[in-house]
Amino acid sequence: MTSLAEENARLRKRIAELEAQLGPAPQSAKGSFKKVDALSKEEILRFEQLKLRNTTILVVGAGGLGAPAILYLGANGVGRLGIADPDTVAVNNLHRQVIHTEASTDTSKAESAMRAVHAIDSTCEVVTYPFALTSENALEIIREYDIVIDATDNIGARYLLSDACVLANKPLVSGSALRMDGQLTVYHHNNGPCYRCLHPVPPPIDTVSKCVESGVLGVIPGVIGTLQALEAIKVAVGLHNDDPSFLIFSGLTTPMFRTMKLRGRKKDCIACGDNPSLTDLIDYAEFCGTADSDKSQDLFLLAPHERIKACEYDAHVRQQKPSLLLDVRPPVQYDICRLPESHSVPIDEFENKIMDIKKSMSELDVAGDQVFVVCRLGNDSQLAVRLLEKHGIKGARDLVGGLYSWSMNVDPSFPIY
Ligand SMILES: Nc1ncnc2c1ncn2[C@@H]1O[C@H](COP(=O)(O)OP(=O)(O)OP(=O)(O)O)[C@@H](O)[C@H]1O
Ligand SMILES: [Zn+2]
Repeated sequence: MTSLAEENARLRKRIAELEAQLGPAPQSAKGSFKKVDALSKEEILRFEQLKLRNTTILVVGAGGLGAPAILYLGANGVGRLGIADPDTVAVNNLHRQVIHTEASTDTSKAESAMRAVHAIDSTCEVVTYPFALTSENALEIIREYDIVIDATDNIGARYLLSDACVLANKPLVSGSALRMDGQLTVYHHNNGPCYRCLHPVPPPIDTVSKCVESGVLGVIPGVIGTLQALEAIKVAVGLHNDDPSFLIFSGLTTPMFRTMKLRGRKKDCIACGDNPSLTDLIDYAEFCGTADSDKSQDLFLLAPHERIKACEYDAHVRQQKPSLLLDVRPPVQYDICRLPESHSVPIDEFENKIMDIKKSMSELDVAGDQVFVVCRLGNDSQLAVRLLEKHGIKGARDLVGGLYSWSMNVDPSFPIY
């Protein structure tokens, strides 16, 4: 017979073995709860991801700014991503609209952007709008989203999206990029201003610079578009609580970023003020004095008879008729590629060079109607024809569609950029 002490010892050993098999005893839920002052990093990540997953974001424009914004938002698990763009992909878009590929040339930018997002995350819900947001459809579409990103390239769209976001009460993450510079602002958020608070009236049409004419280095919209995605994510997860500000980026200065504090919403703003008079969307092309996209924002200064098509100019030169061709692009572009026999007279210095132009005309023995002007796309060249006229050189014509049209219609080996 075992003694009581031996039996006790055997039972303790057995209990220890069984406890070891079970692992540590669960503590009561009540006892384990501890209040925390802050979430752990992992918890923050998880909760923020959850908030982002529950957020819907609309990106208007799938070009230079939209490309990185869409890629990052798609890759970061936003709940639903709307992509609006009426345009199709062109080869000369690819250097800055990095969401598109050669294979998507001539297809819808919105659809091409969706394919790129799905290549990263096939589960991301993407809704495409392969048409422009206009006064007719913008409110209805914007109401479906929590946050809107303005990645368009024209002043009419800026007012349209700002007004629509005020009316639908959505924050608007607005970006722009031109040449080596960019800007970024979050409008209509945390009692901050709307676009109209800062710009009650649009700038005169001839001061509105466009990417196509002024050019933009591909990386610049890349920087701003990426920051737009960041700002949208911060708004989505509740980390965008700073005072309203305006970020200015310049690729050429040190430091590259500067921030200006903005005043809050203007009490007398017609859109977001205390007594708004703007209660519906308006005709923005008329309001801004522009067409609603920079493709159709050609200045159309000249009548058709004051212009010449690329193929007509080609025929003129082939007949060896006397002519003087002025190329008004910046010298850096002229150095890269130019038409034979062209003379570089950059538009910025054009009026200072009138005497030189007159001298060349007399040397070559050409009359006013044998002077031709070319630029990249046919906007600055129209301006130059007007300046020639102002200085007494009548009958000059510019090449419709510029060197782009030359490449498309006359000489496919001429580089498009
Ligand atoms: N109202 C609008 N709704 C939706 N998309 C718009 C609207 N206005 C402009 N966009 C789009 O915004 C994008 C802006 O892209 P970006 O600034 O890179 O210029 P782009 O027009 O593609 O350049 P390029 O004229 O050289 O082809 C364009 O794809 C344009 O179609
Ligand atoms: Zn306002």
